[in-house]
Amino acid sequence: MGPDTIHRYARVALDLPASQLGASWFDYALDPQAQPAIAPGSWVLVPWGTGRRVGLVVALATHSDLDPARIKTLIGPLPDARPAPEPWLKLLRFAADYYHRGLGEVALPAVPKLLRTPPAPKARASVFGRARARFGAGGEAASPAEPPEPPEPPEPPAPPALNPAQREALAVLEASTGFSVTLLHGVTGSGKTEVYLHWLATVLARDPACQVLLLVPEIALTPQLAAQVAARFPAERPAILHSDLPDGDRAAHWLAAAEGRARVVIGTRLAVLAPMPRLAAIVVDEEHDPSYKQQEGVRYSARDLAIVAASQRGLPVLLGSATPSLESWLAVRRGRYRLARLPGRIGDAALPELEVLDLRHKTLQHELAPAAVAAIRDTIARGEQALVFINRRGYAPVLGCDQCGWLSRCADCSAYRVLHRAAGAQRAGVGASRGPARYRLVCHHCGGEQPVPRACPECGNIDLKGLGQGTQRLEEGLLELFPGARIARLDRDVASRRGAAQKVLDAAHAGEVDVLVGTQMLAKGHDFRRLSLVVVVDCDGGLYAADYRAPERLFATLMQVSGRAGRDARASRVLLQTRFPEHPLFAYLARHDYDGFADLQLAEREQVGLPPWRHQALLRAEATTQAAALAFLAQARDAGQALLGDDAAVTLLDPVPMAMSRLAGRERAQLLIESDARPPLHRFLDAWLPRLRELPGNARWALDVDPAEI
Ligand SMILES: Nc1ncnc2c1ncn2[C@@H]1O[C@H](COP(=O)(O)OP(=O)(O)OP(=O)(O)O)[C@@H](O)[C@H]1O
Ligand SMILES: [Zn+2]
Repeated sequence: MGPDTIHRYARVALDLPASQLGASWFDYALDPQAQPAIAPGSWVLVPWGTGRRVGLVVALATHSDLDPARIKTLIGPLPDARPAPEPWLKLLRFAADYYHRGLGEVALPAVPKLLRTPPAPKARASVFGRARARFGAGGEAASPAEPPEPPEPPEPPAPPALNPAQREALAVLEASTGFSVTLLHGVTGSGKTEVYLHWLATVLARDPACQVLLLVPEIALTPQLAAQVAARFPAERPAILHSDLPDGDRAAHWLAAAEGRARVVIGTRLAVLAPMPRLAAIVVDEEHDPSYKQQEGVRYSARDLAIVAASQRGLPVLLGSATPSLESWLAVRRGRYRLARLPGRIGDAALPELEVLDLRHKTLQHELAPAAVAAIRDTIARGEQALVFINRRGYAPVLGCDQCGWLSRCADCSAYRVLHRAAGAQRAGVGASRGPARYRLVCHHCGGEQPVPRACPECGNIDLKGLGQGTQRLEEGLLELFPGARIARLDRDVASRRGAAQKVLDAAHAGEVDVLVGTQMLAKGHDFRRLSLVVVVDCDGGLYAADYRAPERLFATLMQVSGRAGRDARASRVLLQTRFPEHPLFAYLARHDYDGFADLQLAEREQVGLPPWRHQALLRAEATTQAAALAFLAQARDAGQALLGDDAAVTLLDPVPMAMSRLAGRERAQLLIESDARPPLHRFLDAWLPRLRELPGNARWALDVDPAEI
């Protein structure tokens, strides 16, 4: 029995796709000398192929099922790394189980690249040492990569006195001990951020060592919040976590969070997977936002994992939104979440007046109805700001030939390539000559690019036309309509240059912009003070879409973008352009009636058995032909049906091509799995996945639990 107490093997999680390998860790032999230093949570170096990898020890074992001859010896601990905190490992285990992935697949992508790259054998200084010095030493504050703070911090240094609704919300939060979920449902501009800050102040004051986590849906929202936090908690240097930081900053900030040195951590969805040893409270701002769901690799929901982390650690979590997700709304109705409400805007500000502009039988200018053009003109004349919202970036969504009907389809996707004005090209101005070299066709799905053809590839017609409007073309159109007006655009193309998005936002806050044109990036969270008009160019995309969540998404987006108007007590208007003015969604929107809309949606979904009433998982498959993808899924369904027998707790639907059936040259199909409850669904998935690995054919597949897009 003696040797039994000696752990000869370490089970090491690596960043490898476990679902296809069928293994979620790899056994390595331990050198007995190294043993005391290595325990679950240790970061280690292991041999892999001809190189080395960084892994996370998840357990020690006395024996391995592998052939001893094939087991390699662990190289040793990762120099200078401190062990991962146990509560984090617990969250990783949950996520790996729940999303049916390997622990390493969950854990390692969450670690900054610099820290999970094996150091060169002769490296002098450790990256950990450098990262530690960089955060906290203050040396990095001057780094040009650090997002600059807005020139006028939106917060005065002394916190404003809370209004009665805010005080009540705070009381609900402060009354909670241990695990609780509170949904803060506050209309746009109702001062939710102020409630977060007051609450976090009390949490931070209670325990000088504790940490708090603030999640935001969008990278562009982190600088604004960081500036507010810095103004409110001058002693705290917030750690910022998102995917657009330079590697050195990312390592420094992540390590400060992971080692408990940063007490306030602000980040996008990936921040929920940062190890925070002394976490005491979590805020999820705009909790309904679809970008909390990761759409590749391990498809986790950061909002859901935030709640799991809170429940595992016995902490309170606050979900804030003007348009809560239906999942959260139902949880409130069932008494699982508490509800705090901020029903009105701060101060004297009223919610904007919403008007639906019927586009039918109207002569449009650059896709703007006459009333919209007039409203923008008046707004500029009053010295106020207008926001023109359009959810399509680029110049025009498609290039077409009106002689033969040719359209710029992507060769590799079931989508059109979008006409883009090349970066750096001068604005052409409508009617100005536009040489083809200044434009490109770009697929927004696979990234495929090509020059604009000089003539129609089908019929030789040289007069190809961009059809419809994108942000670039609308910007041009606005310049033409309002010469002399200061017009600024913000979309992902602008934001792809580091610091560029912040520059536009700063200019808008400083009053140097008359008309903002942009996408989603402008819709969320920003507190523009002089903005009194919002025009939504096209509401119709989501009205009759196939995805059952489309109306919920559209309602949230329209409410968010409307919410940018009139935040400082000016009378404000929102103009919604549509060809379906009678759609019921607009009536709820015009009354600012989230409750009514949410209740209606919930009732409809209950009737047809959709989430949040039922639970779903989606098996996606891709292959070189649609037939092969569907055939794989048909086999998968048969194997699943055989496991289920006449157990009706889980339903397998028919395999179907995905809405976007072709992506980057691969054909894609999906199989939906539904259940009234989670436990039978997950029991089924556990039994099913090993069978899937044995199926013949060379389809690639992946499971998506709680899919956000169908
Ligand atoms: N109690 C208060 N007294 C005075 N001003 C306040 C108070 N609370 C918040 N404010 C200010 O009101 C404005 C709107 O608040 P905030 O941005 O927090 O709203 P919000 O609910 O988060 O809005 P949205 O959901 O649209 O992002 C901010 O400028 C904020 O500083
Ligand atoms: Zn494509």
